[in-house]
Amino acid sequence: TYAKIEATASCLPEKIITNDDLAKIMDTSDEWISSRTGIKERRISTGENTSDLCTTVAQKLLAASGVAAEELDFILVATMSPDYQCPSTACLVQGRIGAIKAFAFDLAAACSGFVYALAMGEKLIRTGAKRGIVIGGEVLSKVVDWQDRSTAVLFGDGAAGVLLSDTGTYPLIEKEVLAADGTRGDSLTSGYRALENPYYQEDSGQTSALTMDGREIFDFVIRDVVKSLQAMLGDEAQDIDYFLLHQANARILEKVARKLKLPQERFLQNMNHYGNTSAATVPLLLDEAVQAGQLRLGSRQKLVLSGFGGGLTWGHLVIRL
Ligand SMILES: O=C(O)C1CCN(c2ccc(-c3cc(CO)ccc3Cl)cn2)CC1
Repeated sequence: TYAKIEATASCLPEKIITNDDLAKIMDTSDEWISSRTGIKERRISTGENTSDLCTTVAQKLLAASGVAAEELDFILVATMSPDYQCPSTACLVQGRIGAIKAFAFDLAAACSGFVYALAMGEKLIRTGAKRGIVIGGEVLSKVVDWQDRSTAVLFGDGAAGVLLSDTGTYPLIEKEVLAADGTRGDSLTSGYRALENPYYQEDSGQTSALTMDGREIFDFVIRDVVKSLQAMLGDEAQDIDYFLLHQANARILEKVARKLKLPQERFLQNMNHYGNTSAATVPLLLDEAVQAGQLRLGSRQKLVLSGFGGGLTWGHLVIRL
């Protein structure tokens, strides 16, 4: 059996924080943020945690597909900003929607999270699961260091996902590359828990807040990520209808498009409205394009979904809608 994307959905906090809003609370400017990142505004939660955003996405997916919660076999949530380590955000969603038959777990692959999780969900369907939900969801506003203007202006909150079924008549994933390089994990960190007990107190200097070595990540994307995309696509890049790449930085996307020698229009973009929402960027892009009619489920349109970032991780899927 083949997996099929039956529905897509998103959930964004309602509060919009513009670059000018940020300039009122930290030493930055719309000019700097817009020119260096392409970001104009982002959503910031004023009351919903990651599980709340993901629960709404799940409810929308059930409504859009006509599938009942009791019919779901699995719920995967890709996140680097869970409500808790335990219970998983996926379990919180499972309980709130009443998906009594579904097993549920979170997947930690930072900005590659949704691509990793979709690849995992597709395997579950191909090996017997009938219906499942795959969500990328983040509330990064609670993990960023709001005293660090170099990172606080880059990230936003949001969630989006897909409902998979086993009713496909052709393969959903035609090509898949999932990769990591843990030796460069210190280039993007978040959520460090220091060793602390009656017998040992660590003074590592590590912080739990998000840290990023922007230069390292830029170089990683331009060198390694582009190379792995080119290696996967070969001369097939021409046949790809749209590229849905992780929305981290507009200048990086322009560089990737140029290196692939493809027109910019094939690279969907919405980071100007949402900033970098890590695991949520790719599914947010997918859902927006589906809701706009630019992408149509069941159309066999050929897409590249690509995530890259913390871990370091990267992942690319060539999928047929
Ligand atoms: O000074 C400047 O121009 C700064 C230089 C540093 N910048 C960066 C650097 C890296 C990222 C980034 C992050 C991830 C993780 O999701 C993935 C992919 C990328 Cl390319 C985003 N922005 C902002 C503009």
